[in-house]
Amino acid sequence: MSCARADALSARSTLGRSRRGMDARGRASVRARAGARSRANALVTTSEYKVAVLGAAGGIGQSLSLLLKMNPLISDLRLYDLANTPGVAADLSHTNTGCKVTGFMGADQLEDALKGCDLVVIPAGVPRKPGMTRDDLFAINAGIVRDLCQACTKACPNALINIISNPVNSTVPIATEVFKKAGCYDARKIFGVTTLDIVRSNTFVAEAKGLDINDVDVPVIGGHAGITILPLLSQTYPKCEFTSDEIEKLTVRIQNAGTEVVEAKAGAGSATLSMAYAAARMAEACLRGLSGEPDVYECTYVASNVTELPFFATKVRLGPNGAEEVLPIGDISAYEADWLAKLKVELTGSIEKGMAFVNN
Ligand SMILES: NC(=O)C1=CN([C@@H]2O[C@H](COP(=O)(O)OP(=O)(O)OC[C@H]3O[C@@H](n4cnc5c(N)ncnc54)[C@H](O)[C@@H]3O)[C@@H](O)[C@H]2O)C=CC1
Ligand SMILES: O=C([O-])CC(=O)C(=O)O
Repeated sequence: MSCARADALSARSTLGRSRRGMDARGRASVRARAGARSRANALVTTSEYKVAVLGAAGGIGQSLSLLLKMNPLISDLRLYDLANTPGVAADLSHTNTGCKVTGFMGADQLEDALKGCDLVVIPAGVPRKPGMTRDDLFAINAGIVRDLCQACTKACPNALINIISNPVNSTVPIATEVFKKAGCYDARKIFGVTTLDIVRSNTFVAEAKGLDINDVDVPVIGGHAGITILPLLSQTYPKCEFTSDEIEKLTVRIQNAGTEVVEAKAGAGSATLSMAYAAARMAEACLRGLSGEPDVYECTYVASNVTELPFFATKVRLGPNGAEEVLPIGDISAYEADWLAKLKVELTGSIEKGMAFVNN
C-alpha cells in the first residue's frame, strides 16, 4: 500500500481524528438502551478486551482511564498504581458504561492486575518540570518501566504494551531488552506512544491552514523528544502548500510542544489531558487491530528496519498480532532530510542508553 493511501485511511480511521470513533460509542450505547440482547451478545464476543493502566492514579492515568472506561471494545479495565487506585476505581465504577473497572494498589497486586491482559498502557513515572529535558527523567523512570515490564513478562507475556513514560526514546529499548531477557520478546507488541505528536501536528496545521481538523493527517516520524520529533509536513493529508517560514515555525513548534505545556503548567507537570486523549486513540487503534479490523494505521515508535536504527517511529499497520507492518518513511523534502540526519544522532544515543541500562 502506498503511504498516501495509508495516510488517507489513517485519517479516517482513528479515535481522535474521527467522527467514526464517536459514532461507534454512540451505536454501542443505543444498543444497550434498546436491550437488544442478541446483538449485544454478538458485540460482547468481539469486545471483550482486558486492558491495564499502570500509573492509573496519575495525571495522565486518571483521564486515560476515564476514556478507556468509555470504550466499547474494553470489557475489563484494571487500574494499577502505588497508591490511590481504590478511590479512582470506585469513582469510575459509577459511570454507566459496559466495562468493569478494578483498582490494584502496590507491587503485591501488580501481577493480578496484569493477568490475562490484551493491552497494557504504561504512563507510570515522573513528569518534567520547567528547565528539564525528557532525558532528565531517565534516572527515575528507567527503573519503573523495567520493573513494570518484568511483571508483564510473567503475567501477560503476549499483551501489547503501550509505553507513555518518558523518555520514550529510551524506555521502549528498555522494555524490549526486558522481554528479550525473559525469552518472550515479540517485536510486534511493544509500542512507544508518540500519538500526541500527531494529534498536535494535526491541530496546529488545521489551525494554520484553516482546514477541517477531522480531515487532517500529518505523519510524525523519528522519536519523541525535541529534535527527534519530525513532522512530515510534505506528506500532510489533504495535500497542502506551506511557505518555508510556515514549515520552519510549525516544525519547531511541534518539536517543542511538550515544553510549551510544561512551561504553561509552571511546575505542575506536563501534558496530561491531551496525552490521555492521544493514548486513548492509540489504545483503541491497537484493540481494533487485535479485533481483525483491516487498515488500522498509527505512527508509533517501534522496532524497525526502516532506517539503520533499531527503533524508529513511522506509520505502522496494526493487526491481530500488533504491528503487522512498519511502513517506510516515503518521499520527504530536503528540509525534512536535513532534520532526519540530525535526529538519528540523538536517537541513537537514547536507544543505546536504554539498552545498556538493562544489559550492563
Ligand atoms: N509519551 C508522551 O507523549 C508523553 C509522556 N508523558 C510521560 O508520562 C509520564 C507520566 O506523566 P503524568 O501522568 O503527568 O505523571 P504523574 O506524576 O501525574 O503520574 C504518574 C503516576 O505514576 C505512578 N507511579 C510511579 N511509579 C510507579 C510504579 N512503580 N508503578 C506504578 N505506578 C507508578 C505515580 O504514583 C503517579 O500516580 C511521565 O514520564 C511523562 O513524562 C507525558 C506526556 C506525554
Ligand atoms: O514534554 C513532556 O515532558 C511530556 C511529553 O512527552 C509531551 O508533552 O510530549
